[in-house]
Amino acid sequence: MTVSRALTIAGSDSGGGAGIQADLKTFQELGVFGMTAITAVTAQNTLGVQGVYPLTLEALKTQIDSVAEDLSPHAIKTGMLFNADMIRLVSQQIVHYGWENIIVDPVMVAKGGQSLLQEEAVEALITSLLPLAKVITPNIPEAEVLTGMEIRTLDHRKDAAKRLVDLGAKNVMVKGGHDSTNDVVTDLLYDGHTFHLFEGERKETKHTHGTGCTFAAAITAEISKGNNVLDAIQTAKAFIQSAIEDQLGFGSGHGPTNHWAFNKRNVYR
Ligand SMILES: Nc1ncnc2c1ncn2[C@@H]1O[C@H](COP(=O)(O)OP(=O)(O)O)[C@@H](O)[C@H]1O
Ligand SMILES: Cc1ncc(COP(=O)(O)O)c(N)n1
Repeated sequence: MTVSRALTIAGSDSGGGAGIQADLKTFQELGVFGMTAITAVTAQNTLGVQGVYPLTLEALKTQIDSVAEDLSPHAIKTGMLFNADMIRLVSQQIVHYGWENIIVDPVMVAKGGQSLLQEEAVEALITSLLPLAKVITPNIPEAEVLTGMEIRTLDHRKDAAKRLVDLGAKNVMVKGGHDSTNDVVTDLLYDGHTFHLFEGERKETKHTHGTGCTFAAAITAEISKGNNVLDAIQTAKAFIQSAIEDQLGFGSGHGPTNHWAFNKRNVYR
């Protein structure tokens, strides 16, 4: 039996709810062997980001090479990439190793509002990394930055998704967590031909630290197993819904989600 393996290229979150930590927990819960290449170490808790310490380009490149040359990941997720040089390096490595199952979570700001990507890096994200993405998973503010358009309605999101496909992404998932006008949260996928909606009940909670990371990591895990994009998102949506609903209640700010809730439900249902 082949064990599915996934690599996450992202930042470390000392608080354990987002970034590398969320990705590894999600991979593990979905039965996938997780590997990492760390871009930056952040000092973070539920109240905010107290420090960002980027690694050198050499440190990032060597981690990716070490994984690539011996462990052959079946899918790769990118999260916090911090600056343009790191984005270009990661893009070159993806091309060099011929990797195709690339899930890009275009992380820009933390839930508390602190920047996790330098402003001038957005151009590199659009030109170097986006065309390599099998799936890109912007939230509404990120889709606005990537397209330069204002997004107020579902139709706006559809236009944004089309523009991102025109820029080279194969599948665009514009998440709906930031649209609080409805008690249903709707995530929108555009595969270049058809729009697909994924709905879940909106939970009134401030404990949403790491939801984007966790959702994209679950998509990555499922794609690493050979599942198609639609099936992978279906499972990821159920995973994040459980993780948000089964609150842990840690910290006095934006707390983490519960990464084991999905399996707990499946076991005890
Ligand atoms: N309050 C909520 N209730 C239920 N699902 C949510 C809630 N907030 C976010 N989600 C889901 O979590 C995932 C991440 O969404 P979003 O908040 O848009 O992204 P990000 O964490 O990148 O800002 C999406 O699947 C979204 O539908
Ligand atoms: C290291 C790191 N990466 C990503 C996020 C974004 O988190 P979210 O998933 O809540 O947008 C974060 N807060 N920290």
